[in-house]
Amino acid sequence: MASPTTKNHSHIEIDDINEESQQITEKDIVEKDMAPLPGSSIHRSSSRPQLDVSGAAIQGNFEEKDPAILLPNQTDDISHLALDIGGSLIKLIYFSRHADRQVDDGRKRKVKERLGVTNGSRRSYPILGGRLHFVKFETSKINECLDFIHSKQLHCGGMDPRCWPSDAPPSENAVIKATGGGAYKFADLFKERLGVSIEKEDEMNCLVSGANFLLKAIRHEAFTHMEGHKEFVQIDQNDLFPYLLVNIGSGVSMIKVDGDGQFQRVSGTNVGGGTYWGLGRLLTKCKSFDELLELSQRGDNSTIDMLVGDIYGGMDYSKIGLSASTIASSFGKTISENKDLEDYKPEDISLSLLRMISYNIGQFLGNESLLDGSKGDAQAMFLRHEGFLGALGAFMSYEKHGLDDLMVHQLVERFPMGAPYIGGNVHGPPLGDLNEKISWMEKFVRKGTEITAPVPMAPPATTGLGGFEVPSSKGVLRSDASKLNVGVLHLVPSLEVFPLLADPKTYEPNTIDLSDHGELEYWFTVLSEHLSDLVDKAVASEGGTDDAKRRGDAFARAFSAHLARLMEEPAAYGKLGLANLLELREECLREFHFFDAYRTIKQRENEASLAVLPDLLMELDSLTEDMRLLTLIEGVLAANIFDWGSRACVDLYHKGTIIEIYRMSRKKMQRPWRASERKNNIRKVVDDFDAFKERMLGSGDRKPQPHKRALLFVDNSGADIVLGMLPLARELLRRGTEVVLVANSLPALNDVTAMELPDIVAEAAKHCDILRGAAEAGGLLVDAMSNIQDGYKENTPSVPLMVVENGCGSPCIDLRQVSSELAAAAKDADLVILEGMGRSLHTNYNAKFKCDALKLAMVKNQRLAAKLVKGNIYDCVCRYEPAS
Ligand SMILES: CC(C)(COP(=O)(O)O)[C@@H](O)C(=O)NCCC(=O)O
Ligand SMILES: [Mn+2]
Repeated sequence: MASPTTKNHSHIEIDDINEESQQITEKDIVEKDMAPLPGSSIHRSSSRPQLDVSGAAIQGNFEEKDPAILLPNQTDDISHLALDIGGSLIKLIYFSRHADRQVDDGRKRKVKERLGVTNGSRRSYPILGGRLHFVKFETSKINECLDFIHSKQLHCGGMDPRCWPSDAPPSENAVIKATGGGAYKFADLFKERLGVSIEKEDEMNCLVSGANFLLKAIRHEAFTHMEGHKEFVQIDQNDLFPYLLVNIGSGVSMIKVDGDGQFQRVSGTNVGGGTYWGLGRLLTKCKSFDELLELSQRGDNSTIDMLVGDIYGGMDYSKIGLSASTIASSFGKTISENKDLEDYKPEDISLSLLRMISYNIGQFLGNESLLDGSKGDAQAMFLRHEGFLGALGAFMSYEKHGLDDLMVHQLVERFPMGAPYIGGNVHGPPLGDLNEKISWMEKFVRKGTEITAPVPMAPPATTGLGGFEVPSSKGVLRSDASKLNVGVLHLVPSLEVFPLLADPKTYEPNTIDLSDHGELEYWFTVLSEHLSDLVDKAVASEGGTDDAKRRGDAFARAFSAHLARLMEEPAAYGKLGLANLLELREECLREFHFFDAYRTIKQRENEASLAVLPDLLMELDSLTEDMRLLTLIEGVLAANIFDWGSRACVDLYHKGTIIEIYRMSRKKMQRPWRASERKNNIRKVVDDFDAFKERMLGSGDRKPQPHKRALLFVDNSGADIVLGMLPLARELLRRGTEVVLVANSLPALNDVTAMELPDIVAEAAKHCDILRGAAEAGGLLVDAMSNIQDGYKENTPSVPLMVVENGCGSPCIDLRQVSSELAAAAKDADLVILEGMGRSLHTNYNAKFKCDALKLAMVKNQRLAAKLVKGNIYDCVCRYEPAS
């Protein structure tokens, strides 16, 4: 593949004309789930949307969940809707203000004070935290589009979801930005139906600014086709220009883009999507573009096209590199046959026509880019959001939308239910709440792999649910499986790149390459097999009620649907890694309101482990320094066995109590760390303990400086944190190293969260002076501190133990997108310890850091053990790499 940084790459943008008509159902109801910001005082007017956050302040009690944000200088509303109204499709982009479920607890405040986390440089945060939604309608169904806008009150221009739906009609001056011919054609209709004026934006301007935004802000926006599959291209944002933007609409335009707002149309051809549709309609009597395209998939063009083999008696013309199957002349075969139009199959005609036109465009582009001076190294790339460039550009044309400032690491694309069905012809008004969403799914989505054939639904009038039509394409959900899904773009201005990554540009979080089909199939099977257990846990965590069962069922359907979709088209949601799959599962649980499926299990295991902690600490304290360090590391590895995401481990839990399993696991530990039943010796030992020990304890008379600050990326609850990581933290603290426990922001499997840690630490501190002193110094024992006399506080040890959240809710971690508090904590850190399979094996196994790094995990999966360490399940990894 040519270097992604090659100049003059061509981005091919396929406009509405040659797209399938796509689904419109807006199923992302999440903004309704989010607690609105109470009490912010925003004067609503409807002139040009602007957002003035100067003087923004938290109003009221800081302790309160979701405190109100006061914008004293905000006089205008931020608009959140833009349209591209083409001849065949309407693309709509809207922004939903999204109040994060922020909990500004004591821990957070202390951490912010201590680490100096401010929002100062992020002028838009948290105001602009929100979501961009991408929706499509057929232009012929413009009324559905208007209903959609109306039902979501998108035309009212308010940024405050509390006011949606609003009874207040938009004021006379309300405007919506729109591009495309329909912006002219339907201006009166918008005024009449919604009371808003359309402000027309230049189409080409919009295309270019939309493309520039996508290429700069979305990591894997562009992809190429390589031997039948899609390969995502990482574009260097500093080396983006110039590029050629090819817009295939009714006709084709080629635009040379030299920068933001700098472009010129360099060429074009009148043979484009309109030609295919027009000729196709005349020749096949097809009624829609979709139908024509669908026909082509069943066609055989050799009945119509004259092939090289037809001329050369079935032979290749190898001398000039033409194979027998090369088209010598499109439609050429029809001259010599004495047949009429009716004698040819419409599907064959459609395919011949499609090939004729697409090859022609390809050839034209090839010639043009050659002429343009790229000397043949131009690379054709496609964009995931291909159809939305115009609408995005229109959105960008609002002043102060804040998108210009966003960087790749501040955007997260998510695929709520409905995402697997982009491409289907499901129409209707937005789903109001979770209940409606589940009802919709019960009608449309069958369990498991059958999901590609949805069950037609009764007419809306009889369901009371409103406007869902039967998918039109004869029971097939998508006529083109290789089409890509467009998710909801979450704008999270608080995310940052982990500052200790040695080289963020080359960093790849995932260890296993899922583009290997065997791997993909294996992990899909693992996740599918795990599903019923997970649903049981999730339903139980919500009290096992009928409502919980129904949500559990819907979750299972939704997640199976995602898996089936990704199996069919692994690139459907962008570049796919195991971390994405595991995160998708957690997101899917949250979507169906399972916020912590393993809550009870976590509590039970924490209690059991805390009960034996004093004995463990005593045992550790009786050991020599050398032995203690070894025992501590072994303790971490052994306790990592408590993993409710691993099939093998869960089976184990039936065989004994938590403490029995922990003891058994510790007893089996022997260096080099491996499973005791292993016979042959070909395994790759990943045991860098000696190097780590030397760095910690030195050798001979050399006593090394202790690390200044260690970041401990902790993993599971129970024994893992209590009997593994906390004792290790205690050792570091004892040696004078500040310790920051880095835990998940949101629950994932049985992982411990940053919210849960202070209580666990407080319990552990009851048995240990070192932990107590450090926790007090780190502000973790807020209640305990308030009881302590001031004089005593001054004498407490200064080495603190802190807790920060990592910014994610997954068993893995992508270090390109972490919380601002973690990024702040990292600034003074010189040791990173990553623990657990998700964080140190599935992801980050090959990550290089600017500081010392220790990766500790038990391999709780046979295939991974074989692949990574040529070993067996329950082998352990201790990988130590000094600062690079
Ligand atoms: C989900 C996990 C990464 C969690 O492991 P952890 O990070 O807690 O050590 C791991 O349990 C896993 O990869 N499970 C799937 C494989 C299996 O069931 O064998
Ligand atoms: Mn875990």
